[in-house]
Amino acid sequence: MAANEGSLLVLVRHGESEWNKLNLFTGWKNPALTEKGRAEALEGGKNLKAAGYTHFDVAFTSVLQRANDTLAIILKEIGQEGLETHKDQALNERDYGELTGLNKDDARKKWGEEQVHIWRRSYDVPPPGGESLELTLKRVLPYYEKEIAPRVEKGEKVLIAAHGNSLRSIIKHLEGLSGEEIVNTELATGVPIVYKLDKSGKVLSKNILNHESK
Ligand SMILES: O=C(O)[C@H](O)COP(=O)(O)O
Repeated sequence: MAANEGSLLVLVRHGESEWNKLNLFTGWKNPALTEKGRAEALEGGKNLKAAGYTHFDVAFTSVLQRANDTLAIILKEIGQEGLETHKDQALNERDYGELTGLNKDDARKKWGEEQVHIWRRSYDVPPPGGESLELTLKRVLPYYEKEIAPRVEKGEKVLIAAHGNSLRSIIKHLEGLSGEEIVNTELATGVPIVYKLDKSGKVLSKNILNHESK
């Protein structure tokens, strides 16, 4: 199938943020992209362009700056500034609760390596006062089903710029992965994941546009 045929769904995790750089749990806090993060987003846009994905019908993003700015940088690079864009907090990063703002190494010292790993990478154990991936999925998927899937199923080309855990929720759904499989899926910052789908939303192909795939 050529790059410009059929339903297309592209997912991209925001570039590095100031708090990613400082190794802080971020969640719903709103740090800006770093210079490196802006460069990663630009690289993502260039990779989309090189692969021929320069026309989208609609974009979706969270209400957090790092995802909004990643989207804006990509849209500028592919010549689609002004694209219809929907921002919704349903696509925000998972809420990290009491861990928010803490340094990830300091948290390991305080609660132990294993406990922090469970909070970060178990499917259904939420951090204190926050969301597990399962809880994140329960607020991401209703929005996906209501607002995004109908656009994909109409044969439109859809771009989503969001976060590690809101995107994991969508990937789990699309690929029918188990909780264990999805928590072991790491998403690189600023790297577009291109899905081609049939009219029923079934995945026909998946292509990760990293440097090597150019
Ligand atoms: O919110 C955060 O701190 C990150 O964006 C995701 O963190 P994680 O890799 O611990 O899930």
